[in-house]
Amino acid sequence: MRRYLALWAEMLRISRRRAPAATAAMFGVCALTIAAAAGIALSLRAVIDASAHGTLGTAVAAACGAAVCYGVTVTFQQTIWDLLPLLSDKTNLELRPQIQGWIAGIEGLDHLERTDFLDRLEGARDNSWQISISLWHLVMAARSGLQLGVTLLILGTVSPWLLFLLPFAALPLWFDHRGKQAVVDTETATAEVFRLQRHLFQLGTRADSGKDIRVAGASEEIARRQAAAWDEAAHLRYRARMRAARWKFGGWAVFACGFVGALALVAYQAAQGQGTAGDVVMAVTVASGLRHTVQQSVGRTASTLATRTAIESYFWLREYAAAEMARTVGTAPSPARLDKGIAFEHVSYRYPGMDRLALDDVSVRIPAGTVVAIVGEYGSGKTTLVKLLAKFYRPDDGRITIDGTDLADLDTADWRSHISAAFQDFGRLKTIFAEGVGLGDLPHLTDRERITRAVRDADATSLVERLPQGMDTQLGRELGGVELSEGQWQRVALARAVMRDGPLLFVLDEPTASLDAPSEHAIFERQMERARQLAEHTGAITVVVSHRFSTVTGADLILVLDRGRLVESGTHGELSALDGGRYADLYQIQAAAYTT
Ligand SMILES: Nc1ncnc2c1ncn2[C@@H]1O[C@H](COP(=O)(O)OP(=O)(O)OP(=O)(O)O)[C@@H](O)[C@H]1O
Repeated sequence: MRRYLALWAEMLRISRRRAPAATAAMFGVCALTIAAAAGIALSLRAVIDASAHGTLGTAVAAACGAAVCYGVTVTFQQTIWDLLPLLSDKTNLELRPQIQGWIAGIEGLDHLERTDFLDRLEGARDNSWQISISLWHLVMAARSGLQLGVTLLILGTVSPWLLFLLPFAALPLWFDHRGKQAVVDTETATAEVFRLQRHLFQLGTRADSGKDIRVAGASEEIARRQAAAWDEAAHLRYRARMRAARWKFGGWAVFACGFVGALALVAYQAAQGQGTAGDVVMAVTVASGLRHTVQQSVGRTASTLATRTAIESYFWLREYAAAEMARTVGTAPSPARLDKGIAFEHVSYRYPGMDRLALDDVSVRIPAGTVVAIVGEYGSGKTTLVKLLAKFYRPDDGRITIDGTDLADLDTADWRSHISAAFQDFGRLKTIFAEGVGLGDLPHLTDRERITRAVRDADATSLVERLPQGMDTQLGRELGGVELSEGQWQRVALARAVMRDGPLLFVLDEPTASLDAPSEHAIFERQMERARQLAEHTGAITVVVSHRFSTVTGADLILVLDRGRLVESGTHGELSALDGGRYADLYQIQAAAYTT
């Protein structure tokens, strides 16, 4: 509970800092509407009693008071709902960057890839608005609670028996709940049929799937099935809603009985001289709103509790990020150039929750200035090896050294600033083209000369020439820009990857998977040239991951992975000569496929 209170207090501080007037207005309006609701009832009683006693002045003054209170209630009730999203947006302005900072600040990738973490991560990331609005749900719950207290107090002054109206006001909520639950249960039970009809609807109405359906002449059959599924789901849902309406009606009937009883009691008291006509009017006014007030109190409390999952995810992420950052021990600077190279010493790694090792006891020395190719079948561990080099994961066993220093001891941000990398699952940055490339080297974000060179190195010059505003073209159709093909996006990612000058490690993890064979060949030629220049300049190591063996024959060292184990290593000539070797076999298979 203390964590929750601390979080709400922090959100209140943010709100007061970012929107002091609106925050004060929110609390002021809440207090004012509670007082105004009580004011209406008390003023009405005064009007009736003063009229009965013939004190006209008091009656007029009380009537004016009632009118003012009513005006305040009507006006400011709406203000509360206008302020609510505004204030929660203001809090979110700090909360969202905080969450984003934690997610981005964690060195590894576990939090983004482990399924048991993902739910909580998404809970915090995608529902930050729920966290920021929870404070205001709490304030609303407190306001409704206070309002309920004032209502009961007023009723109690007329007669303590009137307090028995509370259960009559609360019971219908349970009736309501039963009805709503019936609707939710039916929606859950029919969710599959409902999804099916939606899927069939999209299948029959969208351009991408519509073409082959039309050619097959199956449109009518799809429409018939969609209508049947829709009928089935809609019929059951209609029946559930009717049931809910009956429960609701039953609830109102219970409240009506209590209300009639309460009125009869107050009227009886007045007739006996134990109360005034004003008491009767006041009791009617307050009691008629009681059910709504109880509903508000319960509803707001439920809304506050409903944000619990998002808040728990937020706490989890905060603690996880803090623990991960505390675990980050590497502080050593990266070398300015590589002399000895990179060594894997009995490196093993298993993804959390997986049975088998993704890398199994890998040992290899990669001399400085070499181009090393990693080959192997799907899932053999190629990308994992590269990810370990980028410090996305830490080896479970063994170690990786960079010029003799354990990679774990290197400052991660500093080491990454010495890497250039193009990954197979590249980012599509929907921004101005030049920026999408320049972001590969932040200090040179606007350096057009450098960007032009990177574009040329990624063989993307003709792509830029075809863009309506060249380098200044906005990318991404949903942002009013130009949409690129998969291969074109990959060229942008590659250009981004070659922005950095003088990296120590240059990673090309299937950087041409979306390109045609001639483009791939041209890009590899260019990148190999770049790799040689980097090798001379900083002793950089270039790591190429590829499925197409023909692209890696020129590498200085080829590593062959099989189910996480390093099974062969050597040059193309050495490995091809190995009779019955894995590389030789796979190379032969691929070569045969291209020549037949
Ligand atoms: N995030 C992850 N969580 C769990 N297991 C993973 C994850 N990423 C990869 N793996 C598993 O680890 C093994 C090695 O995967 P990796 O991506 O390194 O192979 P790869 O050789 O690069 O494959 P591909 O050629 O398909 O890119 C595979 O069995 C894969 O299923």
